[in-house]
Amino acid sequence: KDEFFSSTAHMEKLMDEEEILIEEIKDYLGLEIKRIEKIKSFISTIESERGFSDYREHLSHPVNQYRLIRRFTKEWLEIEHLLNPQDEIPEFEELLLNHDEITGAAQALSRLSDVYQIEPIRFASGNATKNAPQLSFDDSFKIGSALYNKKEYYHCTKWMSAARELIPQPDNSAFPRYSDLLDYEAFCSSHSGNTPRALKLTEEILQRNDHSDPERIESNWRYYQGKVKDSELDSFPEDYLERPSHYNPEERQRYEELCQLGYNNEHTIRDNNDDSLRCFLFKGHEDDFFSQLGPWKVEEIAKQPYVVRFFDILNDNEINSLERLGEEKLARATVFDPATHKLVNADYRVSKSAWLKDEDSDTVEKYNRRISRLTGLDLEYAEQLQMSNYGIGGQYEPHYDYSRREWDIYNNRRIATWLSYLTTVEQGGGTVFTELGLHIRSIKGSAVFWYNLLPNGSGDERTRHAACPVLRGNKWVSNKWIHEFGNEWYRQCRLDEDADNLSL
Ligand SMILES: O=C(O)CCC(=O)C(=O)O
Ligand SMILES: [Fe+2]
Repeated sequence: KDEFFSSTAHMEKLMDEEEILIEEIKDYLGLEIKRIEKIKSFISTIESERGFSDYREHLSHPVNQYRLIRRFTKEWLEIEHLLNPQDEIPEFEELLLNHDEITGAAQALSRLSDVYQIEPIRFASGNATKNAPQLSFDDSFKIGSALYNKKEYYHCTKWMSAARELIPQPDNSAFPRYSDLLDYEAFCSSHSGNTPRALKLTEEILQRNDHSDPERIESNWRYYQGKVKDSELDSFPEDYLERPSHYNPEERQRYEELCQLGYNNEHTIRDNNDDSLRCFLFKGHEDDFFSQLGPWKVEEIAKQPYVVRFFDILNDNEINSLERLGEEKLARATVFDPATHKLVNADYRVSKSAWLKDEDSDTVEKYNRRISRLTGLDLEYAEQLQMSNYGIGGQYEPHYDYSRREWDIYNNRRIATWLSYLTTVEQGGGTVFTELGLHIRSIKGSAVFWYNLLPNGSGDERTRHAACPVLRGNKWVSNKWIHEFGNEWYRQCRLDEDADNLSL
């Protein structure tokens, strides 16, 4: 190494070297500050999105639920990439969610938009529910592309169009740019029966002349051009989109109409006004000590078949305790797949459930006894108490509670259902009976009871029912399914095919 102290001329060289070092360190610091600033800004966005309200209130909005899932697939991932390798936080890998989560959340928002007829732009701009937060154009784009990947083109078109409305101008994002949104929307609309719209959108991309793959756009344009007839160019309705068909369109329509009644939080709504329905105080089936704990408030919801609701059947302590017990055991609710004879996840049932045993807690045991006293039915063969909690847009499409499987028909089917509501859902999330034209709102502490089987033992098809998607709120319910066995003496069996279950 050169020696410097012995010559001033050489020490000047050292000054030069130092200046270079200073510049390099400044550059380094500049980049580091940018990196730190970026991390800080991510963190403060996350903190402000989390809000100051309690978790339940915050997560009652589907948009907040979506944003939470999105943060674990995007923002947190970006923060991880910004950390120096030696600073990596081991928990990160475990916490980040896989892509199915964002797909599930996107499909849930599109289901809510569909069932409640709320255009995506209303979700995005925070007008779908009261005090709802907003979605960015990038969120809308991500929802649209998740739907595109799932080949759900009808909804993809709508979310892409919302993203276009929301994209800031001037458009200086790297991806997606306005032209990319047009590109997706064109593809999705042409797959939803509106090729003239695809052609127009593609023309707009060509005019903007800023797409990263102009050749593909040209070729798309030629393709759409070839498909659209001249006569359609001006006459085709601009907003036309073919809605995916449903295997049972009439029932689907009834289901949606009944669910929509839940948008305004009404309690119990019937299609027909039956004057004979009453509200009364019920003291149980026997004149004993238990009856003195009541009387219990009962509302008749339908007469044929008999559907009743009990109010204030669970107190707040019991509800908290059941929710806590349930929470520990929750697992995704499954349905029986007749093709594979296995229990599988299904889009038509989005919730998690848990089974509680008498031994799990006093509350469970006492509640089961109460159910037995109030229904006058024996629970020896009943299923355990099922706790269910719904997720974003959580729902359970129309079904019967009684099994229609051959084997079950001769073997102790679910004679009755006792469905308890542990939360009041702000919007949506009602139970609807599609054959009866009933909408029952989820009201904390109440329980609905009905017989699934007619007195002659056959399934009562009028009991077809569903859980509407939760629009705003947190929905906890509990099911107690009571079976035929053990009830031979408690509920009269009748040979008369038209006999009805007429009262409690
Ligand atoms: O959650 C509801 O409103 C109904 C649930 C239901 O029908 C079921 O779990 O079988
Ligand atoms: Fe059910």
